[in-house]
Amino acid sequence: MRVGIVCPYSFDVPGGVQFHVRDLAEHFIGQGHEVSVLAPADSETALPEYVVSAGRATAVRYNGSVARLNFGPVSAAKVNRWLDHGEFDVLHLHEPVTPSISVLALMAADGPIVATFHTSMLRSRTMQTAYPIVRPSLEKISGRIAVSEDARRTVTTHVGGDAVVIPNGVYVDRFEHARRRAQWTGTPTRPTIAFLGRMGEPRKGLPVLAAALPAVLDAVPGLRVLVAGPGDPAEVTEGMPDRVVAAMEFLGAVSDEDKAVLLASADVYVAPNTGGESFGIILIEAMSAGACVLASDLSAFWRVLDGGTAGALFRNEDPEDLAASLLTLLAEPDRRRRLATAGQARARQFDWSVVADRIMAVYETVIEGRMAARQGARTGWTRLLRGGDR
Ligand SMILES: Nc1nc2c(ncn2[C@@H]2O[C@H](COP(=O)(O)OP(=O)(O)O[C@H]3O[C@H](CO)[C@@H](O)[C@H](O)[C@@H]3O)[C@@H](O)[C@H]2O)c(=O)[nH]1
Repeated sequence: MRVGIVCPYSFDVPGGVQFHVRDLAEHFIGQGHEVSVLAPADSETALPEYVVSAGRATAVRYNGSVARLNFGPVSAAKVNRWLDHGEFDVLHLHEPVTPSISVLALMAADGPIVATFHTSMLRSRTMQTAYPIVRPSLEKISGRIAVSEDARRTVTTHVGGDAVVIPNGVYVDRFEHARRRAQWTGTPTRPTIAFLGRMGEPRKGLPVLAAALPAVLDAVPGLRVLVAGPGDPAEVTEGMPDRVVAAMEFLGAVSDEDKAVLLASADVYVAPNTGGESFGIILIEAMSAGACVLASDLSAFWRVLDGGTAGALFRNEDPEDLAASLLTLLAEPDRRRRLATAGQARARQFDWSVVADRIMAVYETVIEGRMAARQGARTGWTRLLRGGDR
């Protein structure tokens, strides 16, 4: 099958949608399909050979985050060229209502179209401006996927119609096989906790973790807080107490291999995110690596952690509750192990081998539906030209 996938966010920075698109493309290529991905990227960014750059992206504030998108006539021309050249059997757009190359592709494309909604909130100003332009084209989408119930609710409430829920995928084995590294492994007096993500974005919750740390450090002065991900440590630590900053070790953006090792090594993986998460791909990664997860009780996270059986939860944006939950986990290695084992078992459901088959089934349904509609139209015309079937 010839598959065209459009990713609206730039491949210059790590992000859930980008990784979802990359992994899905590689899974289908591994199965023998022909896949081309169109995504924004800087000219210096090294891209896999199946990715076509849609040009440099502009940073836009969106969904409590900074999205790197591109839009406009130059991008539209690139999208059109890619579509003409690709002759895809199916076009898979991600975030089709975010003003981006996904919208441009939706407006220009003709043929079977599948769209995946990753967002759990659409009420942004950027979104509201774009929505009236996009709305007429939304009817062209014949297969709608939402990555979670939260993302699906966004579709039913703000976009109209429904979507089938197919979660984000993870290559579970890659994380499961990661071995601990002494440098990041905790000891009884110097336990390690890990945070990973775009730390400069408040919704990723580093300030909530920082606010919880004084109470945790009172009880566990040797605690090491390993902070990985893109962002400027000087900026994010501004105004934090010295001893909190001293407990933090900034690793910067890490490779995929180091990410898996870090998650496997830390005593607890903390996800203090405050909102805007549709799923929480990072939780599945941590669970796959065998980490004990402690996450805020956002509904998306609650679902991924199966209501707290596959990882612990604390009250969102409540540093006191975070500190108390973390201290309990640090004091109870058996509980940590139980949660980690349950988490690793649960993560299997989100392996690409399961998730990609479900996405392929949507592609097939959409392609068959299109062929049936064409056939129906042809039969209708034939009957009409023959003067009906009487
Ligand atoms: N290798 C590496 N990966 C990183 C780094 N920083 C972040 N990532 C990866 O980037 C991905 C997602 O990051 P998040 O910050 O958790 O999510 P997001 O980009 O806001 O993604 C949104 O869409 C996802 C996909 O549907 C959702 O899962 C997520 O909840 C959110 O709505 C995860 O795979 C995470 O491991 C890094 O320094 N290095």
